Amino acid sequence: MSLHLVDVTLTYPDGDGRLTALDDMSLEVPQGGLTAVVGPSGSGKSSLLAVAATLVAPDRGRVVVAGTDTGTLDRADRAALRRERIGIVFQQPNLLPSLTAAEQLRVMAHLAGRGHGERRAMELLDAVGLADLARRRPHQLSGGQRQRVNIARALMNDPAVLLVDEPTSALDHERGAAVLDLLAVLTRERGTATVLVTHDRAHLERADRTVTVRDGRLSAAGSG
Ligand SMILES: Nc1ncnc2c1ncn2[C@@H]1O[C@H](COP(=O)(O)OP(=O)(O)OP(=O)(O)O)[C@@H](O)[C@H]1O
Repeated sequence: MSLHLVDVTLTYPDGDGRLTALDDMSLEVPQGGLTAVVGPSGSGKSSLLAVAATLVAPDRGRVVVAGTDTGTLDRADRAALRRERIGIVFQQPNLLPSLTAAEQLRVMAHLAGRGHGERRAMELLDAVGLADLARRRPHQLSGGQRQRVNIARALMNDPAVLLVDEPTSALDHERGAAVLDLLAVLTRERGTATVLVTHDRAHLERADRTVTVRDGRLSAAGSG
């Protein structure tokens, strides 16, 4: 089990009190499987991703990534775990404008102290169908291509956990579907425990499992 949330509660300050964003939530995300998370606006989906990414510490409960209870780590070790074991794909690719596609990926290897990563960057760009565009900069790529670079970048350090937030919100239906197909294939091939937050019900058929968040609780689970 690469990602395991155990009895996680997360609250935010809210006036004089606290707002409960995640309410005693537990979730196991198996390796090599795509778990889709759906739910109404404000139900806690982004909070779930933020906690799983170790960007926000829960008030209570445990977040276990690749066998490590992240609550036991100090700040530096948690940052290292995030860099090396967790891949994050946000809605907007946030690529660096001056770098080529290959360089966007190689920066990740560099940050993790893994050398130049030249071969791996090319292998991943090939896996996402962009081998021929490795030397292009973001403005020379389409929205769908930029999102593919984003996904390849998230996989650069061979993460155990892949966290994906609305990856197709900036794409038309066809390009969005292609990105989802790619995520499903990469999840299986690379054995990541993938969590996909989505508003688009059409994406659910590609998921191995769908869970619904309502008021910070998981209210349903089933097969995709
Ligand atoms: N930084 C914050 N400070 C205070 N309250 C927050 C913060 N972030 C989220 N919330 C609140 O926590 C609850 C859960 O929000 P969250 O963003 O996780 O929901 P969501 O399901 O991702 O929503 P959406 O689909 O609109 O992105 C909401 O009531 C939201 O207003």
